[in-house]
Amino acid sequence: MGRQKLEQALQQKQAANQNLFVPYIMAGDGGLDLLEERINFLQESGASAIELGIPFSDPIADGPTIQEAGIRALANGTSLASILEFLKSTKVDRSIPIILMTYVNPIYRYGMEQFAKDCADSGVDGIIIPDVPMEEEGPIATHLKNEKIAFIRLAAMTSPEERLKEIASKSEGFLYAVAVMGTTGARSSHGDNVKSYLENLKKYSTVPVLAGFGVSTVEQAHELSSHCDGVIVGSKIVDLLHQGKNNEVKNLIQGSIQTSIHA
Ligand SMILES: O=P(O)(O)OC[C@@H](O)[C@@H](O)c1c[nH]c2ccccc12
Repeated sequence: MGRQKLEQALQQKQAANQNLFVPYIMAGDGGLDLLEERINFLQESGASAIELGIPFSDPIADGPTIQEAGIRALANGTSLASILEFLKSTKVDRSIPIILMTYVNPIYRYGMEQFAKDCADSGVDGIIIPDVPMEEEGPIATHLKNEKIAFIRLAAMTSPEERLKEIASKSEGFLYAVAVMGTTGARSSHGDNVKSYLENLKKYSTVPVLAGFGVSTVEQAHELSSHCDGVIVGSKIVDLLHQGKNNEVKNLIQGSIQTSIHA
C-alpha cells in the first residue's frame, strides 16, 4: 500500500524490461460508474500505474482537452468525496497503483489531515499537487508521510539547476518531469533541450523519472523514454476514451512500454 506499493510496481515493470507508462484519466468523465472498467482496462493494457484527476473548476495547468473532461465530470456531480468513496469500495479488487492528481484547493476544502487519512483508507498510493510550491508544501507533505503515501514532485524546465536537484531528491514514487513549457495537451514534438533536462534529472533522482505533457504517440514515448524511465500521457488518452477508441489506447500503451523498438 502507498509509496511502497507504487515503487515496487514500477520496479517490477522495469525488471521486466519495460518503459514505464502512466495514463492520466479524469475521474467521473463518463460517470463514476465507468471508472472501475476503465481502470481495469488500462491495467490490462500494460499501464504501470494510473493518474486519476480530480475535477476542479479552476484547473490552471490544464489545456482544453482536460478542462473539458473536468467540466463533464463536474456536470455529472463528481466530487473528491465521491471519488474517494468509489476508490474505497473497489480497493480489494484493484492491484494497479493509483495516483491522485488534484489542485490544492479541493484538499483545503476537504481538510488536509482528513484528506491524507481518507486517501490511505481508499488505497491511494501517490499524490500529485501541481500548485503547491516547494516552499509551501510542509504541512501536506507531513500528512502524506504519516499515511505512507508517495508525494510525487513536479520538475519544470524553467527551474534553475539547484532547485531541480532539490525537487528530484525529494520526490517519492517517481519524479514527474514536465517536458514542455505551458499547459497540458498534445504537441507535435518536444524541444532539443528536453534530452539534457531529463538526463540531468535522472542523475539527481533516486526514484524513476517520467516525462509528461505533450506526449501523444508511441514514437514520442520512445524518444522521451530513451532519456528517462517512461512517460505520462493525459490529453490523448482522455480524448480516445471519450471517443470510445479503446483499441487505440491499448496500442499506444503496448507500443510505448516495449523497449525493443527505438525511436
Ligand atoms: O495532457 P498531457 O499533455 O498528456 O499531459 C499529462 C497530463 O495531462 C496529466 O499528467 C495532468 C493533467 N492535469 C495536470 C496538471 C498538472 C500536472 C499534470 C497534469
